[in-house]
Amino acid sequence: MGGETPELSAQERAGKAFPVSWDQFHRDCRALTWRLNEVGPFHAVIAITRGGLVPAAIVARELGVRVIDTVCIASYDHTKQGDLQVLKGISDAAMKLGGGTGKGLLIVDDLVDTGKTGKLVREMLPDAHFATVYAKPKGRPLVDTFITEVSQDTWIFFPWDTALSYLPPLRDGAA
Ligand SMILES: O=P(O)(O)OC[C@H]1O[C@H](OP(=O)(O)OP(=O)(O)O)[C@H](O)[C@@H]1O
Ligand SMILES: O=c1[nH]c(=O)c2nc[nH]c2[nH]1
Ligand SMILES: [Mg+2]
Repeated sequence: MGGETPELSAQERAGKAFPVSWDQFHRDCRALTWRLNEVGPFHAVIAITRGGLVPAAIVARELGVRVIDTVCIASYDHTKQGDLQVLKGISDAAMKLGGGTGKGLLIVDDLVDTGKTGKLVREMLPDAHFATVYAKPKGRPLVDTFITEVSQDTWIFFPWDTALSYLPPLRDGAA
């Protein structure tokens, strides 16, 4: 398609990279739990899949919560954000535990970026507590508790999306 400029992905627009190792992610999830421990107790954890599954497991383990539900939402196809699709809603059992409004429930996701995903889940559970490990400025007002803020033009690389690989030396042009 000669001459056309290809549309930049969200990752390309972001420009800066923030790679997170498993160790770092585990530490950040534990730090998040320290904060959440002051806010709870919670009847259940609601993980926003898929990115919320790993932090939800770590947070639930640390808080001693054994009821975990999912709300399954897809928006980014790799790095391009499309329309939000709710592939699975919150279960009736979890809804009941939260009295229909989410009171006493803890929603967990890996990050908020534009805040679109978080906004949708907040509408489903207006009284729930919403926690993410990382937050970008646009999504930050939606989150009750988070650990690290990164700039809007940063792309976070999670350990489950990456692998160790060779990096050429700086003087050979590595970023
Ligand atoms: O604040 P937003 O701009 O809505 O972006 C944040 C959401 O995007 C990512 O999920 P994604 O849709 O890529 O799906 P995944 O969790 O299955 O990777 C991330 O895990 C958040 O859920
Ligand atoms: O892996 C990811 N890193 C990000 O920074 C991001 N923002 C939205 N969705 C994302 N996924
Ligand atoms: Mg997600």
